[in-house]
Amino acid sequence: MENVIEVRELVKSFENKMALKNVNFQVKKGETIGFLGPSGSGKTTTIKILTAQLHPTAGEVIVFGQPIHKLKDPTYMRRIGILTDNSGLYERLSIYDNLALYCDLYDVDKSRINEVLESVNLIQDKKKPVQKLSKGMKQRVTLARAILHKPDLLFLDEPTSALDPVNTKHIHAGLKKLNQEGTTIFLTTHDMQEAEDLCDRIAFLNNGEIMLLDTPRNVRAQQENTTISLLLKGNRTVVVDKGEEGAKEIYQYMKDGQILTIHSNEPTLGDIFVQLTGRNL
Ligand SMILES: Nc1ncnc2c1ncn2[C@@H]1O[C@H](COP(=O)(O)OP(=O)(O)OP(=O)(O)O)[C@@H](O)[C@H]1O
Repeated sequence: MENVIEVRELVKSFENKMALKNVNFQVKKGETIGFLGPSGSGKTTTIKILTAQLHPTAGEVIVFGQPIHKLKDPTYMRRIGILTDNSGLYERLSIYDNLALYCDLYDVDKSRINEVLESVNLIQDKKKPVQKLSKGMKQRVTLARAILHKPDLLFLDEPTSALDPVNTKHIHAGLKKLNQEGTTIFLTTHDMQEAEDLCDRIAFLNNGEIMLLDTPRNVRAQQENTTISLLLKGNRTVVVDKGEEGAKEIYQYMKDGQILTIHSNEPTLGDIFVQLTGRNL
C-alpha cells in the first residue's frame, strides 16, 4: 500500500539539544498512527517537521511522495489538516464565523460547517464568540477547523488533552469516521487509552528515539504476562505465576472447589512503556 509519510534517519537539534535522533518510520495511506511519549520526548517536534513548520537538521522526510519543503505549495497544504495547541482562532468572531473564514480559504461549501460542528459536539454553541469559550471548547473548534476540508492527512497534537471523557468519546467517534472515509491520521498523545482506541500502530518515543513501533496487540504480545489472579471463596485474591508451580496451585484450588474467577494479568501499554524506558508517560 502507498506510503503517505516516509521518514529516514531524521535528526533535529536545537542548539546543543538533540530533540530527535535517527528517527525512521513510514505511515501507510488510511492508517492511524500514534506517537506516545512523556513531555519533551520529541512528539511536537516530529509534527512540526512533518508539517514543514521546522527544518530537519538531517535525514529525509517525504510526505505524499514529495520532499517536505514542497508542502508549502498550496496544493499540498490543502491536503493536510493540523491541530496544535496554538489555536490561531479569531477571538471576537463566533465559532461559525471562524469556520466560515476557513471555508472561503479552502473553497469548502458552508454546509460542511454544521456537519463538523456536530462531530465535535458544538452545534448548540455555534453563535458564541470564541473569547467566551472554555479551553476544551476552543480545542474542539480548532479540531473542527482542521477537519473542515476533509484532509487526506490529519496531524493531531494531543487532540483531547483538554477534554472531559464525554467529549473525548465524541471526538474519537468523529475521528474514526473520518479515518474510515480515507483520512490518514498522525497523532501524539500521553494517553494510552486514546492510543489503543484510535491507532492501528503506536510508536513509543523516549528522548527523541523510537523505542518500539507496532500494533497495540503486537506490543502487548511481546511482553510476557507472567501472572494469573484467582478470586477464591471468602473474597480472597491469590496471584500465581504462569509456570508449573502456578499450574499446581491452580489445580489444587480447583480440586478444593475454591475458585470463583480466574484472569490473566495482561500488562497495559503504560506498564510496557515503563518497562522499556524506565519512565512514566
Ligand atoms: N524551539 C526550540 N528550541 C529549543 N529547544 C526546543 C525547541 N522546541 C523543542 N525543544 C526541545 O526539544 C525537546 C522535544 O520537545 P517537544 O516539544 O518535541 O516534546 P513533546 O514530546 O512534544 O513534549 P510535550 O508532551 O510536553 O508537548 C525538548 O527537550 C524541548 O525542550
